[in-house]
Amino acid sequence: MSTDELRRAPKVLLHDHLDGGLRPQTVLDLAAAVGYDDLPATDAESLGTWFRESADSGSLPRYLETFDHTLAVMQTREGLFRVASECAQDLAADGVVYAESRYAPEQHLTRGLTLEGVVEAVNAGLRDGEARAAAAGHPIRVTALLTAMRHAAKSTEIAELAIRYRDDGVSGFDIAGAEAGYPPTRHLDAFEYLRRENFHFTIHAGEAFGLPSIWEAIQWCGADRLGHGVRIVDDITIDGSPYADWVEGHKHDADALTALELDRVRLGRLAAYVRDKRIPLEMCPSSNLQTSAAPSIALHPITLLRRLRFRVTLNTDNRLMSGTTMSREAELLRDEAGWSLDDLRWVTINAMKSAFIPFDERLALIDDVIKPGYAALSGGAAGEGVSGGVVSPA
Ligand SMILES: O=c1[nH]cnc2c1ncn2[C@@H]1O[C@H](CO)[C@@H](O)[C@H]1O
Ligand SMILES: [Zn+2]
Repeated sequence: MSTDELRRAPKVLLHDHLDGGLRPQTVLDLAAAVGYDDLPATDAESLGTWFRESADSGSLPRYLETFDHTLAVMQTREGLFRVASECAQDLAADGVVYAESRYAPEQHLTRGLTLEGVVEAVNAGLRDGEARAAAAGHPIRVTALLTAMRHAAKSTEIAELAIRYRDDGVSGFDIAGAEAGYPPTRHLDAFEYLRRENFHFTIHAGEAFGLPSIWEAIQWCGADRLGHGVRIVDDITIDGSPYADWVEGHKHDADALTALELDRVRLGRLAAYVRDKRIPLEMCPSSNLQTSAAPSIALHPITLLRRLRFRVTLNTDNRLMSGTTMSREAELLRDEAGWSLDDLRWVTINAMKSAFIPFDERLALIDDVIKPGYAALSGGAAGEGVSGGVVSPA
């Protein structure tokens, strides 16, 4: 698959932080407009580099410190509107046809906005971005997920806010922030409330902390999807050894994962449950390298989990901090892990099936946009396994 095909291929993005996806120039413009003068650089190129390099810290808490600067310029209606509009436009230009954009309303209150004011500014910006993208020939639909910060105590309030806007642009709920020391069960009241309301939520789990976090997110909290979930490989063995040990021994073998015979792989009870129940994993390869949740693109668990047919999806997490796009993530997997257009099509359909909008709307996007889009790219034969990739044609 050529880089141009990757860009044109319809893509679906379930895990993208609104406050992690600003254009560097927009950070500069908005900082000037509100008089924020603590930015670490004065031109767009150096600022973009600063975000990428600072986020390369190897630890999630330090990675998260970079958000102080984006949050500082997202405290007004104008700032939120512009960031949301540009988010929709940038994703559409990259070939994304459906996206869920998440942010934590509680982090946007320092200049007098109310929680409702924040949600309405973002919604208006997303609608503006969708209209502009459609006019530019790249239709996209974007819904919002409201995030509560796991170290804070506002999750019930944010869950109620999400319910208030469930028919107005908000499709789900999430918790994010530092994982170690803040188990998802701290927010059980919020999750129980959302379940009583028949609403949808995902939980960042299994990124900086392992299996207990994933287990709690699913079995105690009832998460519909897992944000990252990469550490599910801690419950997978190869020839009887933990996945991590096997990876350690294959660090220099770029083809190790694609060549691995799957009958050497065993799933533990939790990994089997996640696969059996088709629990979607929102995987973000570049972000995971930056926080040390995965060793390399070649050995990122996404390729093994895709081969084992977990409900894997491909995502960007924070485009600014990782200097990435959906096409870029796909390109990395093509170059370093042997992915094909057929693999990209498969994760795209997985993501669309796992989205938080109603079933009939998901189906319409799959049948009317995604399948025809891939068929056009591969001369009508997409889906027949023609292009090989990490799962051999069946
Ligand atoms: O990969 C991640 N793991 C955990 N939390 C994250 C990640 N990326 C961003 N945020 C957190 O989510 C907030 C709302 O969007 C961001 O402000 C950031 O603190
Ligand atoms: Zn995230």
